[in-house]
Amino acid sequence: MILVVGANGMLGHDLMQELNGAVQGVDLPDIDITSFESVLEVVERTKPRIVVNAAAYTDVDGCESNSELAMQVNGEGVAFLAMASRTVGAKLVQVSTDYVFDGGKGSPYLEDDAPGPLSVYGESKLAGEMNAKFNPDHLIVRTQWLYGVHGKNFVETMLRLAGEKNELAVVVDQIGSPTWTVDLARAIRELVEHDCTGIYHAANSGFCSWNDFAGAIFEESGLSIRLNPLTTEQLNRPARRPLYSTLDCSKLAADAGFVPQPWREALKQYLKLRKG
Ligand SMILES: NC(=O)C1=CN([C@@H]2O[C@H](COP(=O)(O)OP(=O)(O)OC[C@H]3O[C@@H](n4cnc5c(N)ncnc54)[C@H](OP(=O)(O)O)[C@@H]3O)[C@@H](O)[C@H]2O)C=CC1
Ligand SMILES: Cc1cn([C@H]2C[C@H](O)[C@@H](COP(=O)(O)OP(=O)(O)O[C@H]3O[C@@H](C)C(=O)[C@@H](O)[C@H]3O)O2)c(=O)[nH]c1=O
Repeated sequence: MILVVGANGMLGHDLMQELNGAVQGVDLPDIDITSFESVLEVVERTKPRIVVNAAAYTDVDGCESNSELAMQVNGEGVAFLAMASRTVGAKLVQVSTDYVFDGGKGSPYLEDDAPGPLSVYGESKLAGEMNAKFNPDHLIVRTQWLYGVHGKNFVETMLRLAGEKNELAVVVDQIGSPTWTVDLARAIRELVEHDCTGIYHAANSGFCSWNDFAGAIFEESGLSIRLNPLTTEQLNRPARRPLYSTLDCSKLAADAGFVPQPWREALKQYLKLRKG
């Protein structure tokens, strides 16, 4: 049995659909990963073969003012999951982020590039990666710019704002790969089925700026809205974000035979699906 922790979240929902075989989901309040007692109780009772952790504190700006909670959920919580999964002989799959990098490399990041988080969120997720290693049988999957039908995300924000405003300003100087949670869930399924361990990058292929992504969302939805350029400096959000954080996913292709589709194709499928 595969236990998905954080099953009510955006990725968690799609993992429940996409993973093969027996899958069980758990989330707050039935598990609180900041409590070792809670984690151990659930893991010992359910005795999974694999634990996939999709639970996290994902409010990037919120993490800046709640750094203790960020470290508890994204850092310490993973240590508890690693220890508990190890106790029952299960593998731990931990989901991580491009925000562990500083964005200064200028070409796609490889799995063994040096991390250098710029934000509390990034630091806490890096702590989570390190803590996952308390279980020697671990798989860390770094991804980025997620959107999916079961959570708050940039696509939904843009569609909502398009209904409220005539023009929008979106950053042009942050580059990455928008990734559909369904494609990520499929990548995780393949990695698990190929018994991969260690760190892997998984994101839809190609890259763009958030501004390009917003433009594509409006174009594919047939919406006309004036889209203005903005720099990260002008935006002035509480958390610093990497300027270039595209992930090189060739290890995923080589070891699990999975090549995620281009981001724009994924976006089209998502928009079609959400319309019902
Ligand atoms: N969203 C993105 O763009 C990206 C996300 N990631 C990573 O992917 C993973 C999934 O992200 P996403 O689906 O967006 O996350 P969501 O925020 O949609 O879901 C996270 C889930 O974890 C639950 N949770 C929070 N705290 C705890 C806790 N203490 N114990 C148990 N469950 C808890 C949340 O419950 P509740 O809602 O009740 O708080 C929620 O159901 C995370 O590891 C994230 O860091 C990586 C790159 C990009
Ligand atoms: C709503 C809005 C956002 N932006 C900018 C802010 C930010 O730089 C970028 C995206 O905004 P968001 O708040 O959706 O993005 P953000 O929360 O930074 O997204 C990140 O989430 C975490 C969980 C991750 O792990 C990352 O991979 C990444 O997906 O767009 C604008 O420029 N204009 C706008 O109107």
